[in-house]
Amino acid sequence: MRLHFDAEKKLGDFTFRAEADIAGQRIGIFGESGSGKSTLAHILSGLMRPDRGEITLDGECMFSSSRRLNLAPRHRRIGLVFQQAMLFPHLSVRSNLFYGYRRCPKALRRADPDELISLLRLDGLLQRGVGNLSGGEKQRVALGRAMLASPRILVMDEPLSALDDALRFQIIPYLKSVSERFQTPCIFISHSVIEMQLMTERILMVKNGTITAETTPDELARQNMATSQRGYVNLLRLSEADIQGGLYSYGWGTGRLLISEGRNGGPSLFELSSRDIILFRKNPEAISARNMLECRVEELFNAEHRVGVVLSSGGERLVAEIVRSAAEELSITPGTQVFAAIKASSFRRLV
Ligand SMILES: Nc1ncnc2c1ncn2[C@@H]1O[C@H](COP(=O)(O)OP(=O)(O)OP(=O)(O)O)[C@@H](O)[C@H]1O
Repeated sequence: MRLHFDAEKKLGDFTFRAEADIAGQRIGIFGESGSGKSTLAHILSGLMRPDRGEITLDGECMFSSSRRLNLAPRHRRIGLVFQQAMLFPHLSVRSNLFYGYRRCPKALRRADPDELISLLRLDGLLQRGVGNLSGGEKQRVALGRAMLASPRILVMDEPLSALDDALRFQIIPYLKSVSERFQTPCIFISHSVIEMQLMTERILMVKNGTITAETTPDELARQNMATSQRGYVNLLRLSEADIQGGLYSYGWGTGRLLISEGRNGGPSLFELSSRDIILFRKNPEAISARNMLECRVEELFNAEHRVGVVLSSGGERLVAEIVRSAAEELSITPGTQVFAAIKASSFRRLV
């Protein structure tokens, strides 16, 4: 998708005025509450008319104040998924799913309903009313309904914020696999850095009603390191654990990681804060932390008074965080070999 966006809208005391030219398959819109993210989504999808501007999606003009053009939402073919699933309460899951599909001209239909239903694991729910579905099931139906209307892009406005953590991280793979399988680019709106890391490849930063920068998920996580209690959040996808002395042992880099709350069987996603990694220049040998990883320092980066240390081992990567004086005392520079100590209990399993 290639999006050119230049729009202005006054809403009471709030003025939204933003300009961006961005390309990618999974674009994030990131900003704090009230910054204007939903305004951007509404303007893009045609639900809100800007006071002036130009919006072009893949070369097609959606809105132009100078040309007096304002394509109606149904002609823009932008699928929307919101924080609340907003399903039709009087219709079954099946009828909700097929609502947009039936209205979409046959030549434009892209998603195969059976495949989508199976991908979203909705097979067993089709005859149910939507009133008694769980929050996660509702969001899966909302996603299926949006996709079956064969949108050219999917805009997801905080689709996970009403869900608890466990559900949030279960739904993310669905969001990703559906947009990848049916080659539908998506715009993902959130104020969560971790969701940006998991869902997006390029990010527009929104602040006080304007787009202030374009960045990457990793750069956002780096900037966030100094201000967030969790520091830089490392995300590790690990699979096939062995049990060793009551701990789960996973292959990672050139060695193994021992983790308290692992899982047998399929892959798991873990988070590890940069603040839970202690660096040593020499192997301290007898310590209680269960993990002592020999790593190479690839890069250092500054985030206010903290220093991020990018570590590598056998093609894997972790970011540790130390204060500037520690980096100087330990003479940590790119190329240095270090030992990283991590407690088995510092890893948090997300899925
Ligand atoms: N119709 C309106 N009239 C007046 N002000 C409005 C209107 N709609 C939105 N606003 C204001 O515009 C600002 C941006 O709102 P918007 O919903 O785009 O923010 P957001 O970044 O999506 O926030 P959140 O993450 O909380 O959903 C807010 O200050 C909001 O109060």
